[in-house]
Amino acid sequence: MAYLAETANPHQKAAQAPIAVLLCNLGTPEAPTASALRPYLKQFLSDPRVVEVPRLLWWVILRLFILPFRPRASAKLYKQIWTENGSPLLKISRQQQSALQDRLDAHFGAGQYQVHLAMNYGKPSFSDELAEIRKQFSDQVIVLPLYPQYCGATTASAFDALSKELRKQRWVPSLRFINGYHDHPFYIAALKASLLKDFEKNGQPQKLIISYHGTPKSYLEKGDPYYCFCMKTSRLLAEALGLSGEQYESCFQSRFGKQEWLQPYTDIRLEQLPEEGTKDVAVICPGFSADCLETLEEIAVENRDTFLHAGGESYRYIPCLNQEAEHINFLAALVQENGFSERRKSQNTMAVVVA
Ligand SMILES: C=CC1=C(C)c2cc3[nH]c(cc4nc(cc5[nH]c(cc1n2)c(C)c5CCC(=O)O)C(CCC(=O)O)=C4C)c(C)c3C=C
Ligand SMILES: [Fe+2]
Ligand SMILES: [Fe+2]
Repeated sequence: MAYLAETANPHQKAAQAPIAVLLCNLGTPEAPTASALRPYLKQFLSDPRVVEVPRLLWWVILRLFILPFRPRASAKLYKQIWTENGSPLLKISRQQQSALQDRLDAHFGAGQYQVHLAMNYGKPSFSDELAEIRKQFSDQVIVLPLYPQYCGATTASAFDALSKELRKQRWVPSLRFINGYHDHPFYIAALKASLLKDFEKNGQPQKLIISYHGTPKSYLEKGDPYYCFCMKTSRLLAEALGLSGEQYESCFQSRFGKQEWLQPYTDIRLEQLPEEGTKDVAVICPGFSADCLETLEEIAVENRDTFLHAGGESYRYIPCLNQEAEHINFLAALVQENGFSERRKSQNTMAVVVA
């Protein structure tokens, strides 16, 4: 294998280079059309971390039963949430990148950190972003997948995409890989602040529904900690808000395929709740750091219809933390906690202030 060539004496330039912060998220299609959805879904659903079905069998299923149909159906959904600036997931991720850059510059001085963004599927790719990091001679990289609850299908996929690129490099940088933050006190505090803001404006709902993206149940049975991390986030959030067991429940959305996924299913619960006497709910999705198709369409539109048709009276969706100040402050604190500051010449030990 021919490793990527380095420019002359990169180590001399590295001493002055910024620490790279690489934010990672899932990725999104380039347009809300079937022709843009096809390569996106093909790349996404071919990832063995996402779909753990024997490769040959899955190759046939994907090509015969999924790729001929799903792109058109998904494109219809994406059309409903698409903005002038493209996909919400990419737009919000860019806003997070720039807000975090501002926050780190304000606290540590310009040039100390450079925030990058890479997506697992589609663009900006890990390949392009790692090329940019090399161009800036950063030999210290903090990788921050924006998935609060570790999951093999997401966090480990980001790790795979990163290592696939790094193994081409002659000079591999120092790395910190943040594999999750489901119980970080500042993350819980940011979620609490967002909920309290909503409760102050709209009143406390009869029940808070805490909905996470699902995975096949078999991943839990094979030892993936995602389910337990989701439950812990919910418990800590409920404790922080002083909610009793009857005032909240956790559930799992976005099923795909025929096998059993993590339960209870969000859509089924929303259909049952009015019959059980719960007619007023607020829904929050703390497993998503940025709003996307799964929150803006599935939760805010589809599941609202389900609940109201089943006899529910009041349904509101509370947006993700997105580029909220509390969220960005928390991410800055996470970067600092996992940082390389002890090796920097211009040490700045000032703590990032988290509201
Ligand atoms: C096929 C299996 C899937 C698993 C397992 C899975 C896990 C998983 N996904 C997210 C976050 C997101 N998923 C998004 C979209 C999406 N997810 C799947 C399938 C699986 N996800 C598909 C096929 C799609 C595409 C849309 C569709 O056709 O339904 C998104 C939104 C992307 C966007 O562009 O807005 C996110 C984010 C997590 C956190 C997770 C496991 C924990
Ligand atoms: Fe997904
Ligand atoms: Fe969905």
